[in-house]
Amino acid sequence: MADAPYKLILLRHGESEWNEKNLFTGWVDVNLTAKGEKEATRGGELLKDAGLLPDVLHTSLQKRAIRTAQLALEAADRLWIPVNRSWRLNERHYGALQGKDKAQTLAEFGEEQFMLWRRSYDTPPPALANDAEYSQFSDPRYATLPPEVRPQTECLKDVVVRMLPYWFDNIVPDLLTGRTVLIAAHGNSLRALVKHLDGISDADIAGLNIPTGIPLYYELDSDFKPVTPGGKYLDPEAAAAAIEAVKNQGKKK
Ligand SMILES: O=C(O)[C@@H](CO)OP(=O)(O)O
Repeated sequence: MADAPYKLILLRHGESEWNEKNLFTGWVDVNLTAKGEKEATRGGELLKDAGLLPDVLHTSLQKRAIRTAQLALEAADRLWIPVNRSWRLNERHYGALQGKDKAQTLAEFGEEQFMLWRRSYDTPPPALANDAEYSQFSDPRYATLPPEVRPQTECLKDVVVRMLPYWFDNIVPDLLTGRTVLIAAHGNSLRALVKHLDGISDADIAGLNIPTGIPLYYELDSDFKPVTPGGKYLDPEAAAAAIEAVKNQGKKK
């Protein structure tokens, strides 16, 4: 067992095709845009410049996170490290909102309902039928999950509940060996983890947004609490601007 501080890097995937189109995405497996690929590569360069070289990668089953990790690790010359993938790191399932335009949804349902669905801790969007166009119910990558575990919608609380077992069982043990851990995941699965790490209240987590493609570095003490609350973005200026953009999604266009 290595001594604290433990080194953890969180990386949200680069811009996806549906981020660009301003559509609710969730479990729909969309690809990166050319801009998203560049963000991922730059994320890896930032890691290399900071001397933060990942020893192990944990990522979701979704290609925007998988490809972001790949591009970042290529830029940092760490393509060879071991990789673990889990549905528990997937984006929040967005239920019946998957595939819907954020601006149209805001216009149709009003700001209060829109923000409740987007950022409240415990109000999930309406469920998505298993035979709906954007359902992942029959996707072979989830075939080992019992049908009742495959979500039809999720609120952030649901994500915390399904993500934390993976954190405790698979990620903490890697940190304990002294390895620098990279988690390449999604806006809301990372919000769930940050909520846990920083002890953010159910109310305050609504105000936390995570930008695409900018590594967020945490040193964790022996109790796995952040040495610096909120961690440190490797490019704080770009992160501040991008956080504002995520916050205002739906309000433009
Ligand atoms: O659509 C989604 O799946 C997420 C992340 O892109 O969006 P939001 O930031 O609105 O929760």
